[in-house]
Amino acid sequence: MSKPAQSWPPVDTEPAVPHPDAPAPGSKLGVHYAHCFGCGDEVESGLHIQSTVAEGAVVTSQFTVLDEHQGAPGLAHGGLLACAFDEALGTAVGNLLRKPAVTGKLETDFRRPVPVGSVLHIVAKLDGVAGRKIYVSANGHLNAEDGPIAVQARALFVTVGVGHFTAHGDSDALQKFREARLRSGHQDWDINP
Ligand SMILES: CCCCCCCC/C=C\CCCCCCCC(=O)SCCNC(=O)CCNC(=O)[C@H](O)C(C)(C)COP(=O)(O)OP(=O)(O)OC[C@H]1O[C@@H](n2cnc3c(N)ncnc32)[C@H](O)[C@@H]1OP(=O)(O)O
Repeated sequence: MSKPAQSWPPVDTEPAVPHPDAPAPGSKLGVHYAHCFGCGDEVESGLHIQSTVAEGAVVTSQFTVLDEHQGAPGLAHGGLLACAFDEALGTAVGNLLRKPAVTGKLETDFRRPVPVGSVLHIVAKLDGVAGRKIYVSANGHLNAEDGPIAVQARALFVTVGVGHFTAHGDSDALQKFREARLRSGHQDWDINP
C-alpha cells in the first residue's frame, strides 16, 4: 500500500481547539439542514449520516451503504464515499469550531472495497488551523469502530463569512433555515449550511 506523498498538515498549523460552546463529547449531532444530501432527513436518497462528538477534536459518523449507493454491482461508488467523508469532515469542522467553512480540497484513499450493507464508521479529527485554513482528516472503518480501514480522507476547509452563502446560495431558503434553527433552540450562526 503506497504512503501519502505529502506530510500532513502540509503547512505549519496551530492546534485546532474546539470552541468553548461546542457540543460536549458524547453529544449526538442532529441534522444540520433537512435538505443536506449528507445528513438531511428530507432527502430520501441521501446518505443519512449520523454523527457524535468524541474526545479530542474528533467526531465519529456512521454511514450505511445501501443499494442506491452502488458503483459496481454490490459495491459502493467511490465518489459517493468521498461525499460521505466531505459530510463527516465538514460536520467535525462546523460543530467543533462553530465557524462557517467550506471544503476547499478533499483527497481520498480507497484502501478496500466497501460492499452494500456495510456500515462505515468514519472517525474525523481536526488536525490544525492556519489562518482561515482548517486541516482535517478521517479514517473509515468497515463494520466496526475498530474494523479495517477501507477509506481515508484529508481535507482543507476554508472559513467564510455568512455572505458566502447569501451571495452564492438561495438567500430565502437560508433565512428560513436560520429561523427554523433559532426556533428549535440553536444559537444564532456561525453556521455552514
Ligand atoms: C450556531 C452554529 C453552530 C455550528 C453548528 C454547525 C452545524 C453543522 C455545520 C456544518 C456541517 C456541514 C457539513 C457539510 C459538509 C459539506 C461542505 C461542502 O461540501 S462545502 C461545498 C463545496 N465547496 C465549495 O463550494 C467551495 C468553493 N470554493 C470557494 O468558495 C472558494 O474557493 C474558497 C471560499 C474555498 C476560497 O476562496 P477565497 O477567495 O475566500 O479565499 P482564497 O484566498 O482563495 O483561499 C484562502 C486560503 O485557502 C487556500 N486554498 C483555497 N482553496 C485551496 C485549495 N483547493 N487547495 C489548497 N489551498 C487552498 C488559499 O491558497 C488561501 O491560502 P492563504 O491564506 O493564502 O495561505
